[in-house]
Amino acid sequence: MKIIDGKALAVQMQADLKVKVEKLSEKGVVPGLVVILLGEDPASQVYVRNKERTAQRLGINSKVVRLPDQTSESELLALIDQYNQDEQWNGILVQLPLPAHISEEKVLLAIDPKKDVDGFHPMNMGRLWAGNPVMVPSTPAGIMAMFKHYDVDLSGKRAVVIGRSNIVGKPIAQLMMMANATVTIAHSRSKNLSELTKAADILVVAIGVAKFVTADMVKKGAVVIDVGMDRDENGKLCGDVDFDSVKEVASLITPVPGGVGPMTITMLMEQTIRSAEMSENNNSYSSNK
Ligand SMILES: Nc1nc(=O)c2c([nH]1)NC[C@@H]1CN(c3ccc(C(=O)N[C@@H](CCC(=O)O)C(=O)O)cc3)C=[N+]21
Repeated sequence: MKIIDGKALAVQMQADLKVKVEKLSEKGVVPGLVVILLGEDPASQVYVRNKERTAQRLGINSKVVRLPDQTSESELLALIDQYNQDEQWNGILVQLPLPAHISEEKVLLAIDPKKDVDGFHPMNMGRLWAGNPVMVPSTPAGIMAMFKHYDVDLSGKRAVVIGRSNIVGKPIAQLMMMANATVTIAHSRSKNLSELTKAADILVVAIGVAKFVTADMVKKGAVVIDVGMDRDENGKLCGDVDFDSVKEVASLITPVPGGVGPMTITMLMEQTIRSAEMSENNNSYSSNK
């Protein structure tokens, strides 16, 4: 068993990104990321602070707009429109989840697809599924970067994703399919889940249930990617995978923390830089593949 060190890979990739930002800044193009956060959810506060700190370290202009939980949908939409128009900000991210009175769909549709560094706009989701991705959600992008760095060849392999969210499950399935894996998406209604997961050469888990995947569900030698950010019975941060037991079965496994999370932030920075590059090239908005 080998542990995938997402933190170390993130640090390494961020060093390259910092150089990129310096070069762009010399040309007068300073990437700018605005993060909009509604409410006081403590986990969201941590993630947003991490994003802000990383952006600043790389020389990316960054701004966090903190708004009360009760902010109306129309106020939020007006704010997004304001940043759509403002050339100083080439990346706009609205932290999810949103309060229940706000339509996530309306908000994601309102963000200019060119500035949609999360890749959650239907235009960017559609382009991903069409096989011509432009903006790719950062968690799946980070997982693909891990596969590349650790020489995980997906071609012809059986990949199983547990979780069908728009932000992780669906896009990682498509990215692995584009890398020629045979992909199965399992979810809370799947029957005989263990039967599916035991056949997986690659297992990606993104469900938000602490230590859900146990060693008996995993094939010997599988690569296991844990997207969970959960709390265990003692309130300690853990993932969707029971790391201590599954690590004895897997050939490669990501820890929580220090696995997928730092890569997510890194890929968000990369997308922000790419979106700044596109804005420099006459607003070209085209596939990166
Ligand atoms: N519009 C939007 N875009 C997102 O990308 C987005 C979002 N909304 N909502 C919430 C999820 C979650 N997410 C994380 C990012 C980094 C860590 C991260 O850095 N984790 C650290 C530990 C952090 C800690 O100590 O709690 C680690 O795994 O090592 C975790 C989770 C981004 N998300």
